[in-house]
Amino acid sequence: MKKNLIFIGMPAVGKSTVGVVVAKRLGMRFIDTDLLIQEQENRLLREIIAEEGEEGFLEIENRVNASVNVENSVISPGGSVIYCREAMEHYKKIGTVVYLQASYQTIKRRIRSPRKRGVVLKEGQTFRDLYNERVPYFEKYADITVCEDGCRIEDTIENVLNAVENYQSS
Ligand SMILES: Nc1ncnc2c1ncn2[C@@H]1O[C@H](COP(=O)(O)OP(=O)(O)O)[C@@H](O)[C@H]1O
Ligand SMILES: O=C(O)C1=C[C@@H](OP(=O)(O)O)[C@@H](O)[C@H](O)C1
Ligand SMILES: [Mg+2]
Repeated sequence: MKKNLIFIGMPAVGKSTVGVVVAKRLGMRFIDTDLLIQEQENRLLREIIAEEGEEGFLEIENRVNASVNVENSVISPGGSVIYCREAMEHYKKIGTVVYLQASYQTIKRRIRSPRKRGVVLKEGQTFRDLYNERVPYFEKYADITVCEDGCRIEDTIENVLNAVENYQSS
């Protein structure tokens, strides 16, 4: 039985799009926990954030991610999951955490308007502040880091597959 793989990283780094292809290549299941949150709450993510605020959203995100009980699965949570302590401790127990890393410039180019995309930003916080705040969390939780600057999505997928194979055989 293969251990789960859990993707972490900034929004738009590719956790969902890379995750599903990696799952297919490795014969694993794929779970995007943003979709689980929407199903369980019967609301869209942006509605939850608007109605519950940043703290309320993180509580829901923590609860849903901490109760994912699966094997042989690739799991792609939302970018803010790294603030959810219980969820991250759970993920460290049930799988290998892969940090998809990209520079601020790469991410900013992909996300023109972070607020419209539903990124969890505090009052007055810039996207640059958010990037700097999150990097230490990503680094703390990562078992594997894959850098995607200058890569096409196909390269990122190959780099992830190679990094996972090396990690698991070491
Ligand atoms: N090298 C790359 N690696 C991953 N995604 C890329 C890359 N280049 C462009 N993209 C695009 O970036 C977007 C990532 O979106 P998504 O998978 O929803 O990210 P996340 O789930 O991390 O928020 C997709 O539209 C994808 O096609
Ligand atoms: O990083 C964030 O603050 C968020 C990222 C989103 O997921 P993706 O990372 O898959 O875009 C989603 O969970 C929510 O809108 C908040
Ligand atoms: Mg996603």
